[in-house]
Order: sequence, then C-alpha cells, then structure tokens
Amino acid sequence: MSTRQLRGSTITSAADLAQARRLVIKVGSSSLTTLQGGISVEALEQLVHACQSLRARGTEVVLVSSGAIAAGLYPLGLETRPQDLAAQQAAAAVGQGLLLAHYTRTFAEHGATVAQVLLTVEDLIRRSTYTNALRALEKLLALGTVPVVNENDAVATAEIRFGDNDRLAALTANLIHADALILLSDVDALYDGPPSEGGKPVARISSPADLEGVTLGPRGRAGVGTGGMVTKVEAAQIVTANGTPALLTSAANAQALFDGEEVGTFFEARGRRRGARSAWLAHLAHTKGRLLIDEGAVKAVVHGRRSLLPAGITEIEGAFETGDVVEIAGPGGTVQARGVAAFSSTELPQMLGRSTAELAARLGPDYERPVIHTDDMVRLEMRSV
Ligand SMILES: Nc1ncnc2c1ncn2[C@@H]1O[C@H](COP(=O)(O)OP(=O)(O)O)[C@@H](O)[C@H]1O
Ligand SMILES: N[C@@H](CCC(=O)OP(=O)(O)O)C(=O)O
Repeated sequence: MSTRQLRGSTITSAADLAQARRLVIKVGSSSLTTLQGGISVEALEQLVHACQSLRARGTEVVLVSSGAIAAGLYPLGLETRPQDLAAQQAAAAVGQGLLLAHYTRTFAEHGATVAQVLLTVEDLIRRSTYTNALRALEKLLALGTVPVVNENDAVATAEIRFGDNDRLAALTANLIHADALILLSDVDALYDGPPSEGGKPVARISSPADLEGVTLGPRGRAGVGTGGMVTKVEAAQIVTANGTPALLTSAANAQALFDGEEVGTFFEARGRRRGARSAWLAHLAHTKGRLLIDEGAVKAVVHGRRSLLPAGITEIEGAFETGDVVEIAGPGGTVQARGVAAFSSTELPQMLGRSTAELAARLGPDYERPVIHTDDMVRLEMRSV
C-alpha cells in the first residue's frame, strides 16, 4: 500500500481513507459496551488496534468516544440508562474514568499516549473557547498523542447538551480540518430502511437527494445508543457540506476499512471546505435573531455574494447586539445565510428599506456600512445544526 497522504477533497471512496492525513473517528456506546452492561474490553482493544494500524502509517487520529454513561451504569447498580439528567451525569462521571483507564492502558500497550478532552457545547460556540479547543487539539496531535474526546457530561445541563456524540464528532472534524469523519456504530452501513425491518445497505450518498428514499430509524439496542441513524446522517451532512467526506460502518469493520477495503456507506464531500471562522459561523455560533430579506436581497446576497444592505431587509426578529450572529431568511422564511450583525436590533428598525446614501445623510457616515459585510457571512448549502 502506498504511504501517500490524502486530503479531504482527494478522498473519494472508502478505500482512500486508509491514506488520510488526519481523521476523526467516532465510536458509539453500542459498540463499546456488552449486553450485560459495562465496557467490552474486547471491542475496545480491537478499536485501539485498528486506530494504531492507521497511526503507524502516519495518520493523525482523534477519537470521539461515547460510552461514559453506559460504562457507569453497572458500577452504580443501574440496569438501563437513567432518564433524569443528574443520574446520567453521575453515571458519566463514574464511567468516563473507567473508559479512559481502558483507553490509556490499551493504547499504552501499543506505545501510544492518550489525552482526555471533554467538551461542552459552550466550548464550541463561544469564539474564545472554540479557538482554545482547536489550539489544545492541534498541540496534542503535534505531540503525538491520541486525543479521546467526549462530551463533558458531568457538567452539561439540559439546555447545553449535545445530546449525541455524532454531532460533537462532526463539529470536531470541522474544527481541526480532518480529512474525513468516520462514524463507527453497531450497524455495518446505512440501510434504506431500519435493518430490523428488511432495509438494504446503501454504498454511497452523493447528494442529499440520495437520502430521499432512506428511512432513518431510532437507535438500535434499547437504553444504549442515543442518536440512532438520524444523528449520524446529520453528522455526515455537517461535514460533507464543509468539504469533508464521511464514512459510516460498524466498529467491527474498522480494521477492514483501515486496511483499504470498501466497506460501509461513503458520504461524498459536497461543499467547499470553509475556513475555521466560516465553519464556526455555519455550524457552531449561537444566533440571537433573524433578518428577513426581500427577493432582490436574496439575489444579491445569497447568489451574488454581496454584502447585506438595510434596503433589502423587511423585518427583524429577536434581540441582538452589534457583533452577534444572526440568521438571514428569504421571503419564504427559509434560512439562507448567517452572519455577524454590524448593527443592533434597536438600531436597525429606523434603517430598514433605506439606501445607505440616505442613511448617511440622515444619521451620519457611520450608517453607510452594510448591515452584514459579505466577509462576515456564510451562505448555507443545507439547513445548519
Ligand atoms: N436506515 C438505517 N440504517 C442503518 N441503521 C439504522 C437505520 N435506522 C435505524 N438504524 C439503527 O440505528 C442504530 C445505530 O444507532 P445508535 O444505537 O444510536 O448507535 P451508536 O451507539 O453507535 O451511536 C443501529 O443499530 C440501527 O438499528
Ligand atoms: N457522552 C455520552 C454520549 C452519548 C451518545 O451520544 O451516545 P451514542 O449515541 O452511543 O454515540 C456518553 O459518553 O455516554
């Protein structure tokens, strides 16, 4: 096998993934835990072995591992995943330590050092902490470690939970410019309907249209995974819209995949790879309001990639300050872009429908600026998360 390293845009099939320069690999709870509860040491060892075979060829790996809550159930005498948040937090706090102990020991057997990285959604939506997370992950990779990422369940609250690690993995892949996102589950591919109901495997998703005939069902094993197929396909869409391919298969197939075999479902990259700031705007930033714009403004701003001027805005929703991120929606209400507002929601009403020249004459030269500069805006190719 060649040792040539491939970047996101040149990875066009599952077989190419074995040569990626940098991968985010997400593994679900269902693949790491036994039916009786607790961590499946065998499954974890197989996964570590597969990751190490990639790393030995020079691929950088960030592992996003679920399983903390599932691993904490047995030691706490719980039989199924608890419903209340405090009990989930407690189970995660117990289970995360156990999970990391297993990863640390197993990777150490292969001479590799593991680094635990626990993230909350807050860490990825605030610009300051978002860049911190990026810096830490880059440094950990540069030092040759294997970052093992999970949601910081013990402190996450109902409002700020990711709810599933599929999305966390997608956001991490965008954050660190991974060349692909690998989603490892207990099912070997995406099926056109739930496998338990006779669905057939799908080898390739080239565009959202290919998903039209696919029925996405809920999670497999009751009480273990959280997202089911819906969040996996969403995660794949988050990265493909950002110019990065994704591959979904089972954890049991990981070694075959990293040996260059065509397994699972390959999601082709569609969008252009965005810079870190645009990716933050598209997927991570919390929006504080919405600007509704007319047909002419949609043409200019969305299709013509021009700055948004006050004349094209018809309505303002929400309360936001200068510098906050807002959504931009066309006359049908569909959100078509996001951007950083140069005016607050209290300043804007007096400006709507007026030309910049008129505003400059009436209110002063400061009002000649666009409401959202084109460099502060991302056009969405899909409904973002
Ligand atoms: N269209 C589909 N194709 C494949 N699997 C599906 C589909 N719809 C539902 N599923 C179920 O989704 C499960 C995987 O999701 P989940 O249990 O959340 O796993 P994980 O713990 O890996 O995140 C599979 O076991 C499968 O039964
Ligand atoms: N942070 C949680 C992840 C829960 C989760 O998303 O699970 P899964 O659907 O199996 O990826 C844990 O470690 O238990």
